[in-house]
Amino acid sequence: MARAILIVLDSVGCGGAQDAHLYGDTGSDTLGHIAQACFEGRGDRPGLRIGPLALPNLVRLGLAHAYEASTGRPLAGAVKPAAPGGRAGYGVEISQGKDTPSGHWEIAGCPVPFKWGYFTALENSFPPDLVAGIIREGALPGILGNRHASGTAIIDDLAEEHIRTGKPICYTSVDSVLQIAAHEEHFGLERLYALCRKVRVLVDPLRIGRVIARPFVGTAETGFTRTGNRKDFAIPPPDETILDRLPARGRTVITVGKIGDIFAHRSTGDEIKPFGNAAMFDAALAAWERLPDGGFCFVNLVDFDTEYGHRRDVPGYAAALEAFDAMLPRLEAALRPGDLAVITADHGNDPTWPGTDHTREHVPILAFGPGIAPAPLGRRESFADIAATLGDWLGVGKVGPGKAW
Ligand SMILES: O=P(O)(O)O[C@H]1O[C@H](CO)[C@@H](O)[C@H]1O
Ligand SMILES: [Mn+2]
Ligand SMILES: [Mn+2]
Repeated sequence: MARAILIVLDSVGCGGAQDAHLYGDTGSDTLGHIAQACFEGRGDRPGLRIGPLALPNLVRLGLAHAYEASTGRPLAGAVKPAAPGGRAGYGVEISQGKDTPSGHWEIAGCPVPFKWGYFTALENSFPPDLVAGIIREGALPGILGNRHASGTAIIDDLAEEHIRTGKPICYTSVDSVLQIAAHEEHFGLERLYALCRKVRVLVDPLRIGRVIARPFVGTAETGFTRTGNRKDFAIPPPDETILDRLPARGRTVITVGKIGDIFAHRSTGDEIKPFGNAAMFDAALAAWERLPDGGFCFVNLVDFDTEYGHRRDVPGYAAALEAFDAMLPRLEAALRPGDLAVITADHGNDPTWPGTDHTREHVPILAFGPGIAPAPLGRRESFADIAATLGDWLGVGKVGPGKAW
């Protein structure tokens, strides 16, 4: 019986979104701008990587075809084969958001039918009654931050004051998020999670997608670093997803990385959450080996976004793409007849773009497996085409509003 694995390369958009102007993102192009920068020698970091972006396996499967279909331009430095090795195209997002839940829910067959709430003010971002509620519910001496910020920069600014005062660092971004950073030892990890659970309830009426715990460790002397104990407290998708359909039909689901958090742990099966792209890829392959017939493995690789996109780190992002590309043959070797692998992304996060936020873009879609005839996938009018295809492939019926290819 058929099996399927879906890997989301978090934030690896491929430009071209026609509604990018609604997000201030006209011309943003995560993959294209990284490739261009590398081609021009701006992606070099001695000791890490050097030269044009080298993604031989992704390009063999059709990444350069997908990119060209999305933007009308060649992918800088890529030697595009005459035909893609798999099915290759790009997806257009119909949800109104460029955040992780919107992208993943739509991929899973549930485009977001409502408008998220946002904290739009750059300073004093949270309404006074919400601030009062956070302080009351957490029995806190106050909060720090209360503004739009990059998570690493605001920790550098405020960690010492946080330790001194016991006030957690609360911040937001262009996404529908309220993030709370606190020191794992001085504030306490469980205490941070408990606070986030209470704040989750407070922001429900505001339609805020996620409250995110951002624990960190360190001292002023050593510097402060975020740990792998990040936890997202999300609202659940408002309708059925491919994840819901499968267990209802007796199928096994394994999710790797932050998929569990993104779907509020609904129908997310056996959740595996190691830290770092390489460890997550290894865990996904191990899960794949034991996944029974008819099963589904859903993977998110978050480093592209968190470590490099938001940090506007072109060489780091390029190196992460090259590392993923080098791991890919291990997945291809593990596919057997009847298996389908899909690689895609949830939004953009162009590391050459102003600011530190996501960018509204198309996403590449690559589908391959033994016996899957290579062909263009063209333009998919919604990411939901992926869920529709997976439902068909796994024999559980069509899921969501997308069109199967
Ligand atoms: O700068 P950091 O803390 O990584 O925050 C980023 O992470 C959030 C959730 O993905 C995004 O909304 C963005 O603000
Ligand atoms: Mn994301
Ligand atoms: Mn992000």
